[in-house]
Amino acid sequence: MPPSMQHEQSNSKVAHLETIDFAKLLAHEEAEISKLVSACATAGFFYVDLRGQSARTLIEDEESMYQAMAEYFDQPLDVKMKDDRGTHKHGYKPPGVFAGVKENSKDNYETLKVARDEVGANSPLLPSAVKRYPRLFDDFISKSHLVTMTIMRSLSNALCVDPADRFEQHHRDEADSNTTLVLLRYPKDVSSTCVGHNQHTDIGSLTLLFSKQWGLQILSPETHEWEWVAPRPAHAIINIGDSLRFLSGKRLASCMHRVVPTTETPTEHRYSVAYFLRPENDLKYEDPEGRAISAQQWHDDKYRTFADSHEKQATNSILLGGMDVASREGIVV
Ligand SMILES: O=C(O)CCC(=O)C(=O)O
Ligand SMILES: [Fe+2]
Repeated sequence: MPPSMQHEQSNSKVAHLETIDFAKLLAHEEAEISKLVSACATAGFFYVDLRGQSARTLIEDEESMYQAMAEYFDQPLDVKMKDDRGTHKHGYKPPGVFAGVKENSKDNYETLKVARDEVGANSPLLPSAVKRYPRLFDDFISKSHLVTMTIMRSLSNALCVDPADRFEQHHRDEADSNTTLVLLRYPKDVSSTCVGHNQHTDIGSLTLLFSKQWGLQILSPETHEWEWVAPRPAHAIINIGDSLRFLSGKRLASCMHRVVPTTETPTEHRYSVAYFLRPENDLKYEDPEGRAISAQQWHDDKYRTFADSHEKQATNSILLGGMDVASREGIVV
C-alpha cells in the first residue's frame, strides 16, 4: 500500500515531531527519558521507533493486520452490523455515526473495536475475523500494551510521581478498563455528507497509532495551525490522551488532531490501527470544568459528544478536553 502523496498539494506543513527509541526507554537511558518528557509536555505527540528487539513484531505484523482489516471491512454492511454491540469498547461502528471534519458533515470511518480483556480471555463474542488470527491479535495487543505501559513507567519516574499515584497504579491488569484496539478504515467511496474524522483529543491515557497513509493532522501548539503527521516506516505515533493529562495535573499535554481526506476523490481506502490504553474505569479525576468525574463517565460523555452536532460540541470542553483553551494560554510544565 504505497503512501499517497497528494498532501503535497495542500498548503499545510508537515509537523516536526520528536522520535523516541523504544529500546532506549526500556534500557532506562536518561537522555531518551528527558526527550520523552519534553515531547509529552509540549506537543503531546511523538514518533516511537520500534525497530529494537522487544517490540519489532509490531512492525512485522503491521501489514498482516491491514490484510485482516481489509478482509473484515470488505464484508457487506449487514454482515458487519451483526458485530455492532452498542458499546464503544467492542465491535463494529459504520461510517456516519459521529460529526465529521467539515461543518455539518458526518464522519467517514468505520471501526472494529477489539478489547484487550476479551482477547486475553479468548471471548466467544469476538468477531470470527479476529478469532481467525488469534496469534496476530494477541501479540499485537500485548506488544502495544508493553510499549504504552513502559512509557507510563518512564513518565512516573521522570515526574517523580508519589508511589501510590504512579500512572501504572491506575492501569492495573486486574481492574476493569476501556482499553481497546481499534481498527479504522476510511472508505474511498465517500459520500459528500461523510468527511474524515473530526478534531478531538483522545479520551484515554496513551494512544499508539499505526498508519502507512497520510491523512492525520495535529493542531500545532506552536503555530496553532493544522500540520500533517507524516507516516514513517517502522515507527508508530504516540499521543497523550485526556486521562493522562488530567492524571498528571495537566503537566502533560494532549493535542488536538483530526483526519482529513488528502484529495477530493480518494483512490484507496485509508487504514489505521489505534491501541487506546485507558485507565481503570473507577479512577476519579477533575475534568476541564472542574467536575470530579470517573474515567468511565468521561469515556461515555466524550463518545456522546462525538455524536453531537458541531454547534453543540462547541458549547462545552468535552470534545477538545480543554486543550483549545490550554493551547491559547500556553502549557505550564
Ligand atoms: O485514523 C487516524 O489516523 C487517527 C484516528 C484517531 O485520531 C482516533 O481514532 O482517535
Ligand atoms: Fe484520536
